[in-house]
Amino acid sequence: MFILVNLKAYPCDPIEVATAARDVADSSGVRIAVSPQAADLARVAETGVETWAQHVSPNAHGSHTGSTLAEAVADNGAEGTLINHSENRLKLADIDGSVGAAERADLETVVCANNPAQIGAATALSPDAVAVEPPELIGGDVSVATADPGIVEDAVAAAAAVDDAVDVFCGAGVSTGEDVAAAADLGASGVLLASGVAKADDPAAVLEDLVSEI
Ligand SMILES: O=C(CO)COP(=O)(O)O
Repeated sequence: MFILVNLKAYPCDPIEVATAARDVADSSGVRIAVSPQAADLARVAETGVETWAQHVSPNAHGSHTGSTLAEAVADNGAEGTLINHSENRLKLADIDGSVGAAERADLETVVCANNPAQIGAATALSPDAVAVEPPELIGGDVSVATADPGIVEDAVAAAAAVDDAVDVFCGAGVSTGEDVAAAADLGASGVLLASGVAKADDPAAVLEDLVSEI
C-alpha cells in the first residue's frame, strides 16, 4: 500500500510531518509520500521523504502568471503530483493537459475523482493512478472504506474496465492502520489522507499506526 499524505493548506509544520514520514517509511518499508504546499516542496524534499505536488498546471513555460508548472515542481524535488483534487477541480481538457505536463516532467500522476463514473473517465487519461474521494467524507472521522465500501469496490471495477494498468487509491477520513487495511481489502493499492496526520498532535504516532497493519 502507498500512503500519500496531502497537507492541503493546513497550518501544520511540513518539515515535522516530512521527517516523521521519512522515518516511518524507512523503518517500516512502506511507501509514504508527503504533498505540501507548492512553496514548501524544496525544503520538504530536502528531508529525503518522497515529495509530491498538490497540483500542476496544464501549461508549459510561457506567459502563464500564477501557474504551477510540472517542470518547476520537478526541479524542486517533487516525484509526483495530485491532479484534480476535490478541492481543486479542473475541466476534463485541463486534467488531460496536466497529466501530459506531469509526464513530460517525469512526475508520477494520481488523478482524483468523486465517484466511480469519474474514475472511469480519469482512467482513460492514462495516469499512473486514480483516487476516489467522496467529497462528503473528506475531513471527517469515518473512513471511506467503512462509510461507503461499495464506492471503493465500484471505483476499482470502473478503472479495471478501462485500463487495468492504472492503480486505484481511495481517500477521505482515513486515519488508522485499520482504515488502511480495510482499503486494501476492498482492492485499493493506496490511500490519500490529510487531516488525520496534518491536524494530529503527534503526526509520527499516527504514521506509525497507519503502517501497522500492512
Ligand atoms: O482530501 C483528502 C486527501 O487528499 C482526504 O482528506 P482527509 O484525510 O482529511 O479526509
